Amino acid sequence: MTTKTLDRTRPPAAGHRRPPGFISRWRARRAEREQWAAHHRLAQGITAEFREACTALRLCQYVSVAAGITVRTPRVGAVHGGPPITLTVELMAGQEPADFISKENGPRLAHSLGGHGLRVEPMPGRWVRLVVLNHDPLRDGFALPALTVASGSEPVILGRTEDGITLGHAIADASHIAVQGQNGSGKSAFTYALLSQLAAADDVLVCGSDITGLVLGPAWYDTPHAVHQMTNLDDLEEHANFLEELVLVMEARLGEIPPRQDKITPRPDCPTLLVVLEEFPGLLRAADARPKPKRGEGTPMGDRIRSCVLRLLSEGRKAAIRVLMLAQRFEATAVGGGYARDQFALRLSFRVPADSLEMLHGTDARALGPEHANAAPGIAYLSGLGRDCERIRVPYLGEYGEYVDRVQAYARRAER
Ligand SMILES: Nc1ncnc2c1ncn2[C@@H]1O[C@H](COP(=O)(O)OP(=O)(O)OP(=O)(O)O)[C@@H](O)[C@H]1O
Repeated sequence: MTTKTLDRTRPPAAGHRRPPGFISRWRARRAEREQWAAHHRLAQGITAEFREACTALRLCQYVSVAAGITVRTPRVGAVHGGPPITLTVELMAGQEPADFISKENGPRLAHSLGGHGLRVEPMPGRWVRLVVLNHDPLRDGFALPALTVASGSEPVILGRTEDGITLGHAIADASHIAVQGQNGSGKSAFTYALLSQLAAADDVLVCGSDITGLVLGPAWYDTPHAVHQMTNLDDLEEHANFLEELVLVMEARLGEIPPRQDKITPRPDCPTLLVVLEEFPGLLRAADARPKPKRGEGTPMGDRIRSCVLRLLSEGRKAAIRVLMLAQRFEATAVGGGYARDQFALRLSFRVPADSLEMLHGTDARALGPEHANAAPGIAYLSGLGRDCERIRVPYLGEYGEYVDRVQAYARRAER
């Protein structure tokens, strides 16, 4: 009689998998239970930290019960250990999603949960999802691809939001653009990126005044734009004359608006005039420092420049004129007055002191002031485009030489 024995030392034949035995099934179940218990402990810990932080930040309600006063915090639903840690939270009566990030609440809640910042995503009903960000989502830069638009009505890339959305803006849209930032905060690099994308558009003319002679000037040599760019600081009269000519062009265009239309539609023979005013407060200071003409012998140069820019800002939109003004700080007196400042529908602030941020973006920006005062180059606070004010990372083209190369490569040649 032969006895069949099971040889456990021999490996199973190739291609044959033994069904899991009791021990391995038990081990898998135990690992699953331990994993679940670990997750449960983590979720409880996160919930406890969140509730304590809510109490400290007064994102809670005080309820009077028989035993005294008790504190109610927003109910926590699902918790995911991440990364990134996320919690679904039910809003309490009277609470809004923005309450979790208003004032300093966002960073404070996030720090309590071991993160850097907090993002609030609305959910159906009275629930929101809170995402604890491990690091600043704008930390990593993004390079501007070698792209240009064929027309000013196509959007150029302005930047990327914290959610990774790429924001575009067509220069033909009726908005003047204000850009402020301290030295080295990334204003010029942003302008290089913006203008290089527009270099090939035949219905956009990049003109203006640039006392630094870098944004305009050399990069645009031998293109049709160059003759409309004033870069000579020694001849301020040239800047004032040019702005006065622009006002005349604007008046002529306004007089030529076709019947049944309320604005000029840009075309190659009547392009959008993008008037770049680089370091505009510097131009005004230099103009104001010139000797004033005697009474009855003309208008001071500073006043001529101020009044032209004010007119371009307030009347230029219908005449396909867009102003891009750059300044270290948009103080009313430095940029031609509060009325002039109010004309900018699209506003970007690179690193600036907290009071400058509030000056350009209003009180909504106050909470971000201290943090933004130390923002890395290329991180800007943006208002406009029909969106809530938000932080963005603008695209980076590279150093100045790359800007010159791109403009020279894509801009059309001047007719001789
Ligand atoms: N988007 C960006 N991403 C990464 N680095 C950037 C970005 N923008 C600027 N930088 C870096 O910061 C430096 C300073 O930027 P930029 O010259 O544009 O500042 P600025 O605000 O124009 O300063 P200034 O007023 O002195 O001209 C650049 O040389 C570059 O190294």
